[in-house]
Amino acid sequence: MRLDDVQISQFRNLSDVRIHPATDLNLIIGDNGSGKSSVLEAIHYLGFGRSFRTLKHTHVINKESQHFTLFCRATDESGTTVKLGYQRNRIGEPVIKANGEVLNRVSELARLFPVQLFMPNSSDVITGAPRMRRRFLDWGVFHVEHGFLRASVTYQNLLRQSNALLRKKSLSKDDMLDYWLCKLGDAGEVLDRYRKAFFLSLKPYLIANLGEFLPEFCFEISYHSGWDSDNKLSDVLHLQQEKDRRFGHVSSGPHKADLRLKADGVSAHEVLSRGQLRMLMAALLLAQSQLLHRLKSRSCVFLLDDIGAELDEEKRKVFVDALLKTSAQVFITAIDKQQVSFVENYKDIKVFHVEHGQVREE
Ligand SMILES: Nc1ncnc2c1ncn2[C@@H]1O[C@H](COP(=O)(O)OP(=O)(O)OP(=O)(O)O)[C@@H](O)[C@H]1O
Repeated sequence: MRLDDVQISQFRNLSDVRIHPATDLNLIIGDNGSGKSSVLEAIHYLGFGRSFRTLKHTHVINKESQHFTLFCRATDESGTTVKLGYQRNRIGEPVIKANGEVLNRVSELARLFPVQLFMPNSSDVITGAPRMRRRFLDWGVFHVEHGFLRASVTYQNLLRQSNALLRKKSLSKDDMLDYWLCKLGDAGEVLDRYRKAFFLSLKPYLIANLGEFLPEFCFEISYHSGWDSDNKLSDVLHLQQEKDRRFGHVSSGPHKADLRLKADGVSAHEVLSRGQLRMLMAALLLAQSQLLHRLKSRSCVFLLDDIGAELDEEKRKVFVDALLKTSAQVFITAIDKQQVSFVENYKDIKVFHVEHGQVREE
């Protein structure tokens, strides 16, 4: 997907902005607080239906306004024009439209428009809780495996149902806990198969990227299902039933899955510097973009917020070069052009200057 026209209205300090981005590379330059990240945040909304800075939609609506509106005209990989719109009021649900038709779910928007984000705290995925690595992995599985979303929703519903039963003080036969744990086990196996297959496809790209980005380390990357997957999940769930009743929740399954990353035999977050962690994260995100391009002939819109932070010039260039090879459309924010001087060699590039919420193309 490639954005041709982006219109942003009443979003943070951007009251009325319209840009026509370049196909390859877009630089968004401005002082602190000028509104650069808000431009990326608005594009992120069009791909994820949410911000990357707050969970509260009301915070992104311009203080003087009752709603914000985003619109983009894009071209997909087959050359078809796609029009997406997103509007949100201070109360109520958003109105999401694709080519004039109302979409009922954010996932439908996400399916149409793959967006990736790289920002200074992206490496929290590596250092943070397993939930963050699952979210990272699932973004890719969602875009590559169309059955994954349904499998994931089914599993989450069954998990809720099973947890509610496990928390009940006394269970009767009518509660059919065994039945629900069997169903949960089967649904979990389906989800796990999707993730495993995706991870196996992703791994070679990741290893190749790391060989280029961080050649000084030897990496081991593994996927863990969330239970000892040599055994059937439903058998495990039945065996641990008593323990899970004491805890009040199901303690094993795909909701406990994780990606483990080791550098020279030690957990990556214990040995890598902040800059190296960021490069590891760049390698992970790039691998997803490469795989999506390879398997589905799809390209991402890639948002790089404050790329200057902790990545030296050589690493920034290697990363952006590699992204453009996946036909990604890249948006980079920086305080001044010096931070992104490495882009001078690129041909298809546009520079946008942001000042007090106004955007001007150079
Ligand atoms: N709801 C809102 N309404 C109006 N203005 C807002 C709102 N939320 C944030 N702002 C302001 O919008 C501006 C945009 O901030 P943004 O984070 O996009 O700036 P930036 O150019 O990326 O800055 P930095 O380089 O410091 O990250 C800030 O001045 C912020 O105070």
